[in-house]
Amino acid sequence: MSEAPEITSARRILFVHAHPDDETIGTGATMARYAAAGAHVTLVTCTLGEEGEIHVPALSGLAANQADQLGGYRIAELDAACAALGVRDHRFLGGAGRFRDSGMMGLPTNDHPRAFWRADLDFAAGLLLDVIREVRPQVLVTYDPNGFYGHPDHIQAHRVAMRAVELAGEIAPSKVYWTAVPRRVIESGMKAFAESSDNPFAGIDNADDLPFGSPDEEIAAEVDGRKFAEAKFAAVQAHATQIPPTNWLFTMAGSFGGDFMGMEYYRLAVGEKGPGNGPYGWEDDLFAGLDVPATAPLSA
Ligand SMILES: CC(=O)N[C@H]1[C@@H](O[C@@H]2[C@H](O)[C@H](O)[C@@H](O)[C@H](O)[C@H]2O)O[C@H](CO)[C@@H](O)[C@@H]1O
Ligand SMILES: [Zn+2]
Repeated sequence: MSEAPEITSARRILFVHAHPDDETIGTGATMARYAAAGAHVTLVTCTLGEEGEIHVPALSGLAANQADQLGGYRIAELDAACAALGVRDHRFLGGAGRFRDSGMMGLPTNDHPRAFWRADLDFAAGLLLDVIREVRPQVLVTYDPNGFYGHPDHIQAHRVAMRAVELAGEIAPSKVYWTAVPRRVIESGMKAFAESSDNPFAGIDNADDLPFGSPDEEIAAEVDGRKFAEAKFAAVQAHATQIPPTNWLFTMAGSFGGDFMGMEYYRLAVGEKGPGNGPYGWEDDLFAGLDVPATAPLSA
């Protein structure tokens, strides 16, 4: 992790994620696209991911119930993923190690004294507000109230981000988005893998049975990052302890390539939807409707 770079771009976008790997899985192509376009992309990750699984056998001793070093190792994985995405401004909320990965909902790890799930909301939101004051992003991206799939750290990241936006007042971002997947994207994946032995949707009969997925009409933006699908794939590979080659992400990437890895979707939680396309007027740019020139330097 290096010092945050000087802010010289007119366009500034802030991503708030729970663990190292979420930035890539949910928003990697979007981050790479805006970084390549010269926007200032800031990533805030709320925990180090200490309670994660370890899919690299040689590193199994780093597990939380053994050497408890996985969090430190995932800092390096995240650095490599950010490098692949072209993201230079990456921070941990309150500094590396401030909040600990809470583990899956209902586990005793939720009660760890530093578990992010237990963090005081206004205190944690105040730490994120410090970043908002410094960066002054026009756009913020985080999860929906369910944390996209119900993980306590994702739910808490949503709550902290939305509270920070509330506390920010006049310097709050003009637009706040929540990550999303259109249900029809899930359904097309289910159809494609129905006969596959590698079916990531095995045992799931209906897209509605998944803890995520939104009706098309609830989607506000479809960001086409297919030119950055390879960068996202490299960033996925950087998170090797979390995402093994057998993971559904690789299965989907192998079958759909950039059409899957490069297309990312968002719901608009705060602000006005800008000009869009298609039957639901989906934006293709998260800055749509904002008077912030795409490549103008900060001084403009
Ligand atoms: C994408 C994400 O949020 N990953 C989290 C999540 O990981 C899950 C966890 O290890 C669970 O035990 C597995 O069955 C599941 O497949 C994983 O996605 O939770 C971890 C612990 O909080 C977290 O470290 C990881 O980043
Ligand atoms: Zn996560």
